[in-house]
Amino acid sequence: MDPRLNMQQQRRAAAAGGSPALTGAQSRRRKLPPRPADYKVQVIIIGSRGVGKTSLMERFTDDTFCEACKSTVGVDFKIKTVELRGKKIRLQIWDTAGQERFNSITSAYYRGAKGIILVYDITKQETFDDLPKWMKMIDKYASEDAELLLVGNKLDCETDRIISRQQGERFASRISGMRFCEASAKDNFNVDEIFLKLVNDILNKLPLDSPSRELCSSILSLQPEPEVPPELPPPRLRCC
Ligand SMILES: Nc1nc2c(ncn2[C@@H]2O[C@H](COP(=O)(O)OP(=O)(O)OP(=O)(O)O)[C@@H](O)[C@H]2O)c(=O)[nH]1
Repeated sequence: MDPRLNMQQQRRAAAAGGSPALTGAQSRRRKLPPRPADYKVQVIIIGSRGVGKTSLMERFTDDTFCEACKSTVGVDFKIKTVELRGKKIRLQIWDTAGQERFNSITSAYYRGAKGIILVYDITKQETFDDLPKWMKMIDKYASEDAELLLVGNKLDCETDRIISRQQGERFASRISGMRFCEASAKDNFNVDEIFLKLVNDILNKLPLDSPSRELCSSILSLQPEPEVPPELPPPRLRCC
């Protein structure tokens, strides 16, 4: 025993396996391990090239916006843990390339998604016209019980608007269970709402008091994590 310790410190040190006891201030400074997340949920963002999928994801996870983003090649992902209805949910967000030539890669990511965010650009007619094509991808590759959310992005460009809010609403109303929302990644308008609304809808379908093994997570992080889920091919390549 260390002769410099008083009796009480020695007893505590022995109980703690030999280390001297911490003072009150020291123990307050010591960080507790984070509480594990209650659920792990995957969502995927799809839509035509340049509609702002990456921008929406990065605004939500990092609160950043890139004016001249590079186009996504294949897939990319970020993680953010959110707290909703007293539960910690570790959200894994998959951002997919809008270019058709990557469909064979991106389609592999639909199956595990509990939520799908389908994005178009309110200033670009062709991105709205492409929506039926994306719906075909959802029908073919996604799980039937995935929550669907249609997002008209770039709401800050109101003066350049081509697709009215009613057109977006009408499209969503024709698809069973699909929600609709307009947003701006640039102005950070409705971005948190998009993700939280989707997670809320996903939670509504889960048995909240007994998380299933598939959804139960042992890792909690409030920061994006540099992690690649082992079951999926490595993502993240960006080109000009
Ligand atoms: N004005 C405005 N521009 C935006 C908004 N969101 C994205 N952009 C811009 O639109 C361009 C494309 O954005 P991205 O986020 O890369 O689009 P994407 O859908 O991920 O594109 P792909 O990876 O090619 O499929 C970039 O120049 C962004 O700065 C927005 O809300 N408002």
